[in-house]
Amino acid sequence: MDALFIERCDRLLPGGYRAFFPPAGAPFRGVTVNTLRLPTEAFGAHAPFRVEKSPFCPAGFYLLEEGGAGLHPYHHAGVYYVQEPSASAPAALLGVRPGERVLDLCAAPGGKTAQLGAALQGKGLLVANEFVSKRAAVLLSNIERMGIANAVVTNESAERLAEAFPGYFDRILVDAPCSGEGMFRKEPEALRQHSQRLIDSCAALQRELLASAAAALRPGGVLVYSTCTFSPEENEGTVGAFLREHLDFVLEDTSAQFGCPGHASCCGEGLIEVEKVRRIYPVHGGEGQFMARLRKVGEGAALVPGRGRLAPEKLPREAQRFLESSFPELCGAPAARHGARALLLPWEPVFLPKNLRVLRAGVLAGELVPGRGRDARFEPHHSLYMAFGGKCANRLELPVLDARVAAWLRGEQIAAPGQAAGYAAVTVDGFPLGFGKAGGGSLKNHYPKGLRNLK
Ligand SMILES: C[S@@+](CC[C@H](N)C(=O)[O-])C[C@H]1O[C@@H](n2cnc3c(N)ncnc32)[C@H](O)[C@@H]1O
Repeated sequence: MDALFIERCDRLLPGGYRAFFPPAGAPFRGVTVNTLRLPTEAFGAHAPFRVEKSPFCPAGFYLLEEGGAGLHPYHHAGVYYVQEPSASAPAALLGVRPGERVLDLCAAPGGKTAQLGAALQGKGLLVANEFVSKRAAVLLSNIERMGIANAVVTNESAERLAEAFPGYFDRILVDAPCSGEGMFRKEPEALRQHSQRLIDSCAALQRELLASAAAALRPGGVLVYSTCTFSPEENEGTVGAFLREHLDFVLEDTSAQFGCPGHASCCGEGLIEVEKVRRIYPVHGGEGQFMARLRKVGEGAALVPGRGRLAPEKLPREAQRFLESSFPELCGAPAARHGARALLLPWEPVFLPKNLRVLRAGVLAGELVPGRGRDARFEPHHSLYMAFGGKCANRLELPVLDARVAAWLRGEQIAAPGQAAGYAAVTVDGFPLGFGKAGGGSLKNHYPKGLRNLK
């Protein structure tokens, strides 16, 4: 273990490093249930592996068995997200309610985004942003897997987002890039990269991110700041510096029943009410998390950007015909065209001002592809079935123990005797697993190559 880290823990923690980092035991592992798919209690009763409730969020569980959770068909179906248990706490602390406008500023790979999307229950808007392009693609893939239909995925800097959406959001999560001391027990790389310089540069970046988030929040709105590190500079220090520079914000009590309060007098700027923030150490049952809840004072409706509203459009005839026959419930949904692509937009108006880098707005329903002769045809997309597969008129419903489920996830064509010809949703125990094309008693596999189970 890093000497700088242990020396600091010995100085700050009652009982020293060993008291908060018990030597025995593997790192904690967990899953967080996607309540867009099923209620938490139903998962607890029928989980396909041994789990136990975690104290950190209502949908969080400890995984009590090694391996397998990331390959199980329920994982493919977005029933849960594999998430370190304490990492589930900050999104729950944000207190999102259906219908709100929510920003997840540092969102990839998307564990907390999945929680925020579930909390919205399809109502309102979730802007999930990731600064690093490659990670933004992973974020998008996870949002599709979890079936979140009311998300806009952006690949932007915090500053440009704040310029585009001043005073727009009801709630913002800043799960900031950090020195990752909470990853030490499971990722040796985090330990190798650790240094005081890294801590200082992260702290400087966190202050910038928080300042942008503050500008994007409406008066009365709530902001949760979190890290998975223990260094006071990046936690109490960052929050203290923020409060000093943003007199229109107050620190709210997390009222958490887990973990411990923050550390007092631990760095120059730590003059905050430390009992209001929360830390989780391994002794509390998680790998490590810090969180603080801040409110922008005043009351006011969210500001609506002056420009950039994505106006709903009529879809091409071929797309409309497809929706009418396969997804009749979706026919009245707001939609838009993007080149040959057809998107189903969130019901909440979407504003995309100032040339933002947008990976996705809503659900990609599919695209028009040139057919033989002059007719184009409509090809649906995986994301449509992951968001709305349960509403599809033509479904192949498989129980999880059916051998065709594993074959399907390997990318094989599977038997589908009696299935109506044409595009069909595939479900496992009622949860969506993409789609295929039925004909002649079998189903041609359209499960995306990059997502297949090849092990
Ligand atoms: C702690 S991780 C987020 C984890 C995510 N919230 C989750 O629960 O899956 C922090 C994220 O911030 C991103 N990031 C890195 N530099 C950034 C910057 N300058 N501005 C905003 N985000 C940045 C990282 O790429 C990383 O994905």
